[in-house]
Amino acid sequence: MILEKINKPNDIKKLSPIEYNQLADEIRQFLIDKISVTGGHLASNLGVVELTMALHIVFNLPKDKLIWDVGHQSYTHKILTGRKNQFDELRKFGGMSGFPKRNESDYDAFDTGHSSTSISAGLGIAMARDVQHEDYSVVSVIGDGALTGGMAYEALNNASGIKGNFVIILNDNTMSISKNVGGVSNMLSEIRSSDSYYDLKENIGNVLYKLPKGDKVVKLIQKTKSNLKQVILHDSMFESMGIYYLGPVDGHDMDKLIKILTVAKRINGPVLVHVVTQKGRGYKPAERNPSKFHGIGPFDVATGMEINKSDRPTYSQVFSNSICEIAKKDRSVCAITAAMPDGVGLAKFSKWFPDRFFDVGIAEAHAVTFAAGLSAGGLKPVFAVYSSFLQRAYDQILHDVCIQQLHVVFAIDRAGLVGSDGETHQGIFDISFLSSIPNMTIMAPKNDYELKSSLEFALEEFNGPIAIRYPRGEAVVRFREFNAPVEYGKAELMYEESDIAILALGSMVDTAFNVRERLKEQGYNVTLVNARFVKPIDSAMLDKISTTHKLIVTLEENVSSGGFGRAVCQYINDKELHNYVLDISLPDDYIEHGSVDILRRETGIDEDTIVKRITAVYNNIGDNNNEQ
Ligand SMILES: Cc1ncc(C[n+]2csc(CCOP(=O)(O)OP(=O)(O)O)c2C)c(N)n1
Ligand SMILES: CC(=O)[C@@H](O)[C@H](O)COP(=O)(O)O
Ligand SMILES: [Mg+2]
Repeated sequence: MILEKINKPNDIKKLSPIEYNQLADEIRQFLIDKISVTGGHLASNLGVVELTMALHIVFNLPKDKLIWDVGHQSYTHKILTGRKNQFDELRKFGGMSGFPKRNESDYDAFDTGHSSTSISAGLGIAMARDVQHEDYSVVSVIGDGALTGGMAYEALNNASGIKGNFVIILNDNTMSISKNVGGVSNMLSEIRSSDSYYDLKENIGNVLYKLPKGDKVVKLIQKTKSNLKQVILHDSMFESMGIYYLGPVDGHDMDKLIKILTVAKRINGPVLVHVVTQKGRGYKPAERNPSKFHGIGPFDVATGMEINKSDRPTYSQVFSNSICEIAKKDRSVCAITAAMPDGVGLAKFSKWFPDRFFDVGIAEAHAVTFAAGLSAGGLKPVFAVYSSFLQRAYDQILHDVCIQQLHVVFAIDRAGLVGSDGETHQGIFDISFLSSIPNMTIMAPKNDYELKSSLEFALEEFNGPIAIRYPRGEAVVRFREFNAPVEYGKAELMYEESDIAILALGSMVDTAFNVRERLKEQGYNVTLVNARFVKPIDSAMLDKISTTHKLIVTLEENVSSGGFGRAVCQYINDKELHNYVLDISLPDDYIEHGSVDILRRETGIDEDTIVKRITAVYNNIGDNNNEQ
């Protein structure tokens, strides 16, 4: 086993080239074995095994800096940097992250998780190096999917001016999570299929590889480029921007990769190396279905079937069915995704209504303004997006949608704790950032039925910007008996008693129901309200319960700062009411990876902690009252 020789960073440099292919095979087997147990991002990692090995051989880490875009493909990098033994704890609470983390290793030059940041970050590091007259290489690895994100172009525009070495590796596997789409994807496939271009570049690569660092390399590239222009009809966009373009190169051929990266390292200025890889490489089920194996739970290696996968409907599926039903009746309803048709539940819509479906690439900011345009043009757009990725589009929501009060529906999936993706992906800020925007309405349904009725309300009865947030995973299916029709800004009173009133939001209604049962067993009188709307807050309901309850408890899966609880506190305070408000929400912090159950316990929004906190506060109020 050659992998046994890989224990410390840079051990790979001690191997002989004839060992490289076997090491790649062993790394692939290792990844398949480990991820089949823990779950994780398999297909992207299988695709970059040779590329990662070649980067570690050619560059001098950690002096040279390597930045992984999104970072979901950094597992081989983790293996090669002394973290092989941490894979059993991959993405578990307290275990190794699925993304690069500066606090996990000196070899992780920059934290990532969200897409299209690597060129900006790498350029910043390279500029800092030049300003401080230091000497090292900076390499940003970006996928063809991530290259659909706007930030990548802002960074390329900026990068054309850099004087020192800055290497951008474009890992082109023709896939985002789903098939990559759009003009950039078309441009890349045109370059890939240009055979004469490929052959010439390859020969030139062999010549360049033998030259020392410096001007000669650059001059030869320039001469080459003008020769090439006679062979092909167009220049690549990168060359036109002043970024040296090398490739395309076969990303599974170690010899070619090492040569081309060695050339890239010698160039002063920005250079883009176009590497063609196969997503899922080396594991047939993942090669056949890279989307399924992009991010996967535990699976059976022999069949590729997921293990213990529940067949109960998720909120994404409930959304999927609901929007299709509504769109059947209303031809003005259209749907947008930023490169996640499967994740957000729009795959069915895309097949049923291809003319009204838009995959805009990984471009959340654009998606929002595009939705505003669709609305201004007379359609009813629904932008289905993960909560954490919507963070990208704050100004577009405010400036392009809300000021004009355009009818845009935000279907916010993965709202709340998402689990194993960790800090970058927890959907725990959307209430805070959306609440601060005038004209925005925010809803959070308690179960599958209410998600459907909220979407119907948003599309059929409402007119203006409106967000509906719901969590990752299985939909709550109980509480069907509580089905008060959706009315703008109105909460739903589920149980009316006195003393303690729990106002629960969305995913927390389920928890609140159980908490109430336990409090009742202990003899407390507890009202339960499904808040349903975060904004506007149901002031009439608050006025009513404030007269009959000493303690008002708010429950939400969002950070406290700017959250629903704070809005209730503010209301009670502003009206000079005299109730105690206990705001149970997430701390003002980033929450690491781990199962949602563990994270709920760690952050104090699990049933046990909530019951304890409510009884402690309520009993304390009683004491105070007795003393008065
Ligand atoms: C801002 C943002 N939007 C969406 C995602 C979800 N996402 C993660 S990886 C990915 C596809 C990336 O494709 P590519 O860069 O080509 O990498 P590959 O998986 O093909 O290796 C998407 C859409 C994200 N991480 N960040
Ligand atoms: C890396 C990334 O951003 C996505 O692949 C994300 O991990 C998907 O999350 P879900 O598993 O919730 O769809
Ligand atoms: Mg890709």
